[in-house]
Amino acid sequence: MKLMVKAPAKINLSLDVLHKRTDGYHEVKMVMTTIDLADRIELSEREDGRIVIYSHNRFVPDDQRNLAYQAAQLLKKRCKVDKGVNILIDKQIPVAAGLAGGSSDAAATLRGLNQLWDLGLSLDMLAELGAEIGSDVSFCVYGGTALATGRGEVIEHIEAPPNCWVILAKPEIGVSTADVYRNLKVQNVSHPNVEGMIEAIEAGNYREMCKFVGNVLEEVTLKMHPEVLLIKEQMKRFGADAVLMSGSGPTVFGLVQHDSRMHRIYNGLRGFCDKVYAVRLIGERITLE
Ligand SMILES: C[C@](O)(CO)[C@H](O)COP(=O)(O)OP(=O)(O)OC[C@H]1O[C@@H](n2ccc(N)nc2=O)[C@H](O)[C@@H]1O
Ligand SMILES: Nc1ncnc2c1ncn2[C@@H]1O[C@H](COP(=O)(O)OP(=O)(O)OP(=O)(O)O)[C@@H](O)[C@H]1O
Repeated sequence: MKLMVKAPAKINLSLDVLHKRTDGYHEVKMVMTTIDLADRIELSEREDGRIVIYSHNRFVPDDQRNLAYQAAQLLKKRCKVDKGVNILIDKQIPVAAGLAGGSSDAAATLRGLNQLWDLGLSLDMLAELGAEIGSDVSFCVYGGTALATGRGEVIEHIEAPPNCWVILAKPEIGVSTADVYRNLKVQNVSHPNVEGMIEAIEAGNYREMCKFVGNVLEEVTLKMHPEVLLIKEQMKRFGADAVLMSGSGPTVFGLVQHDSRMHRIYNGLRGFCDKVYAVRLIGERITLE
């Protein structure tokens, strides 16, 4: 049997860090939402019990380091599954970009294998397992829009944001999330208004939502990679209503509502950046098949 699963990318509309925890992780408070840029994962059963990863992208590991591999391994162990799986990853989300590509592949693999291996687990159970793989995986199991707290794995669903275009621009660098958190000086950050962002979204107020975007990790990545600031400035100049770096970066996103403005920004940034996309917010949660 074969199964196709979509693994959408996320952006962080607001990202605050409260303090460093004793386990080495940081306590976060962030608003995340899924966007219409997705990897496609094809799962097919293997009778020999092995997990085999296929991908055409040279930056995607094809062994235990792959988060989709870890997802399959975890399910196999916890649910005592003898079967194996071929995992074909059609990579559309840029790698190490701050868009949770690997985490979403892991989440999609959990959802897909739950169906392929007929395990009968709920999304909540899959999200709990996902947290063992990475902090962003729990959110990616559900998708949609949520307030994420803890180290990112405590999820409270909120309304879908008002619809708009999201223009993504990624410079030709990858960023290590661990390095960015390590270089963050928590005591010096100016905290974004996460509650303001949630209220704006719940009220369906696009202008207010644009006003409240903020990410404490931005300053850290900007210091390491000044080209991210150039992209931010370009996006603002071309007329985006809000501009922010997603997650630990380096991808910058801009929000706009009008098609004409979206085209202007998209065309203005192409050629200037490694990768540019114009996609819609998805906002709605994923349901089990
Ligand atoms: C930047 C974000 O993508 C925003 O959504 C997430 O906070 C990071 O999520 P992620 O990539 O799934 O992170 P993980 O794979 O769990 O952790 C990678 C590394 O980032 C650091 N890390 C991550 C999450 C967190 N709340 N505090 C941390 O300090 C830790 O050093 C960890 O070793
Ligand atoms: N399925 C996968 N797809 C992409 N990268 C993966 C995958 N599995 C493991 N990796 C490894 O994870 C690293 C980070 O890649 P990923 O694209 O998930 O970063 P990211 O978008 O910045 O994540 P996040 O936003 O959750 O911090 C890559 O350099 C790669 O070595």
